[in-house]
Amino acid sequence: MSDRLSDVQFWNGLEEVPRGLGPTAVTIGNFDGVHLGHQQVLARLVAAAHGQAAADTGAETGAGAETGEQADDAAAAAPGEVPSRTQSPTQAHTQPRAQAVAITFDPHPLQVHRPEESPVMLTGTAEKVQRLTETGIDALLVLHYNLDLAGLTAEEFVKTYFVDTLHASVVVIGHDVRFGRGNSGNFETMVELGRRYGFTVLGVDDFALSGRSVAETERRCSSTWVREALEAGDVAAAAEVLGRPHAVLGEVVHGAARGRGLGFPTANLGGDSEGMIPADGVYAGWLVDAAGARWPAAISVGSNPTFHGVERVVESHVIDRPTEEVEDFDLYGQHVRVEFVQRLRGMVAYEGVPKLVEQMYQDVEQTREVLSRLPAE
Ligand SMILES: Cc1cc2nc3c(=O)[nH]c(=O)nc-3n(C[C@H](O)[C@H](O)[C@H](O)COP(=O)(O)O)c2cc1C
Ligand SMILES: Nc1ncnc2c1ncn2[C@@H]1O[C@H](COP(=O)(O)OP(=O)(O)O)[C@@H](O)[C@H]1O
Repeated sequence: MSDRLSDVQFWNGLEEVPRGLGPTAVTIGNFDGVHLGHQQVLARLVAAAHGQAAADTGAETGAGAETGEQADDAAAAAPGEVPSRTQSPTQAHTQPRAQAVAITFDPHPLQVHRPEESPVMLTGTAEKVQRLTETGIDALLVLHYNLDLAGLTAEEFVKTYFVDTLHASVVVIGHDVRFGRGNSGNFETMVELGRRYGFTVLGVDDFALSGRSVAETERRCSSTWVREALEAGDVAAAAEVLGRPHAVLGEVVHGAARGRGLGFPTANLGGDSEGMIPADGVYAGWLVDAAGARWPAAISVGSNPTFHGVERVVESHVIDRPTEEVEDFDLYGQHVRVEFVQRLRGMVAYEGVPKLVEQMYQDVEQTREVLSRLPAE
């Protein structure tokens, strides 16, 4: 877990929210992937809560001036009003500081309502929690999503969670928000409930990769976009929308012990790994070991068709390590993170091992090149 996590309060269910909480700014979402669009919303939440321009929050989203304006407005607007965009930003600084609280669901509502239609989650819950806590929020409330929760009317939901428990003074949401039984609540419902219960609603526009509101020619940052990119193996596009390389996390398990014989030992992830697995193919990326060391890696995703394998495996060959002795670099049993930077090629069923090995040398060379072109961290 990140250093930030220690500063962020983590509430697993309503029961864990401390009684007598001061005012809060609240946002709600599934936040699958915690992509740049999510990060912008969370930056606005933090800015609204702390009464300052988003650009000053220290959040890592690079939020622009427009974000700051809207967020200032939210902090300055009277309860129950949708804030205008013309108020003086200085007004915001006179407002008391509220706590920035993000609410998210676990599991994803679709997994409860229509599991057969539910998409593969981009990240596991632990990764989502970690990413959310890195955005500058003060607290994260994870709600266990079940049919009881789904059965609350829009008003019951808002009153129970936002008003009675979190004492929300500001609610930050997208214009396409849906909440309450049968998705009956929408943005206007929230504004109306804000009037009734005394909180300001700050509507945030969809964001594009530019970090600005979506223009006609642009696509909004979305979990669907990341999912499509990964399905196509375009991990570079996924990384752009996520604002970081996409990762699959898991335990290193034993494979066929063939890799060492080829001169390319590979750390194989077990079948219960977390994070969406990109399309079959070969990728340049990183393996982060249990101690947090980042190793450059040539990554293979597929069923080893050259050897007529059937099981789909994510396996990473750490480059620039002496490969003769597997024991010199023992990753078995470690929980590692495999990060995908760029696709190199598709998976090929080679006729004969020498051809595969020749290609693997080229993959490693290309991986080295790709990673060396990345800006230094
Ligand atoms: C960079 C790289 C590229 C690979 N490309 C292919 C490929 O094109 N076709 C294939 O069948 N296997 C490919 N593999 C997977 C190897 O077949 C696999 O790593 C090897 O059989 C060892 O399996 P093991 O870890 O179970 O011992 C690739 C592996 C790496 C590291
Ligand atoms: N450069 C390396 N990259 C990846 N794993 C390595 C490397 N060097 C040694 N290892 C170790 O070797 C193991 C993989 O060896 P391999 O022969 O491919 O066996 P398996 O089929 O069990 O994956 C890894 O799990 C790790 O413990």
